[in-house]
Amino acid sequence: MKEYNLKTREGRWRHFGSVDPIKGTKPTEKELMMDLQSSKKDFLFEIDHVGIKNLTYPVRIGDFQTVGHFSLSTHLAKDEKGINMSRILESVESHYENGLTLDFDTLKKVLITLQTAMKQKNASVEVEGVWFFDRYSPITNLKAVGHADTTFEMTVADEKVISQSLTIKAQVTTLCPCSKEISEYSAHNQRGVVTVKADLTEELPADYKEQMLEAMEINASSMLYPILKRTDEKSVTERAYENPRFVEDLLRLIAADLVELPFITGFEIECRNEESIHQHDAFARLKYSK
Ligand SMILES: Nc1nc2c(ncn2[C@@H]2O[C@H](COP(=O)(O)OP(=O)(O)OP(=O)(O)O)[C@@H](O)[C@H]2O)c(=O)[nH]1
Repeated sequence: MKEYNLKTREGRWRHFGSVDPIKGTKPTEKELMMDLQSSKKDFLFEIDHVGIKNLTYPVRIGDFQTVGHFSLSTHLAKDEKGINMSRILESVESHYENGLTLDFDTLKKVLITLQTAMKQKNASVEVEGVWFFDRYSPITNLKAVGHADTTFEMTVADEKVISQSLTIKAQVTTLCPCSKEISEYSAHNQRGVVTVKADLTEELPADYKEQMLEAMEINASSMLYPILKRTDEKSVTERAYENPRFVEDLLRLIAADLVELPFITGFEIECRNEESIHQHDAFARLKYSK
């Protein structure tokens, strides 16, 4: 067995089985390489969406740096074998400045770059990211960081926005009206998870996210806060008792507020209560088009 110098990296690699590359016959220069994905013939079907998923990239939402999980795709014509996938990352990178600003203006720019680079009739993106924001306790006004999950979705065709939507998932407190009604004292309450997917107009007010989140939280029995001192805790406890909500009540009250927001053209809401007196959850869902 051949002995290698284990004091060098090369020697250690050889010792562990590394061998020299073979002298291949296929070209190593790009111009001479076969571009299989660009070959043209009848490939039977056009494809609605082809692209990449699970791309993790730094993004900024408001004042906070966060992580974006991207899915990006384009249409593919019937006579083309494949897309040039590397151009997806090139399109994202061309709009990257110390992070991507996660808003619809930036996503539109990325998608126009992508659609042009791919020469396809449309391009789409879906990005999930945690939205952090300042949250002040209700009485003592102490600041801490709260968060909600967001998903931004957009499709462009010929440099025009075809659709854009925002999904926000936030947590609230609900206090059971039935429990309050029938019990001599107290009422059970639970953490509610509210998810709203809103189809949006292209023109948006600067605080569209905040207006959506307010509709989701303010209609609950109480909002959630990172810091609560005793005076705050008394306030949120009493507010919940004064505003009991079934999961159906919460759903309908949020819907009524969303109907009033002029930049929302339609929405889906789901409210799910993690029941504190059961092992199961209660939920309600509705879809509404204006
Ligand atoms: N179309 C396609 N490409 C894939 C897939 N999986 C991996 N890829 C790879 O994506 C890589 C980059 O492809 P391209 O963007 O076409 O690279 P390129 O042709 O050098 O780039 P351009 O000069 O922009 O045309 C290739 O190595 C593909 O094999 C797939 O399922 N479909």
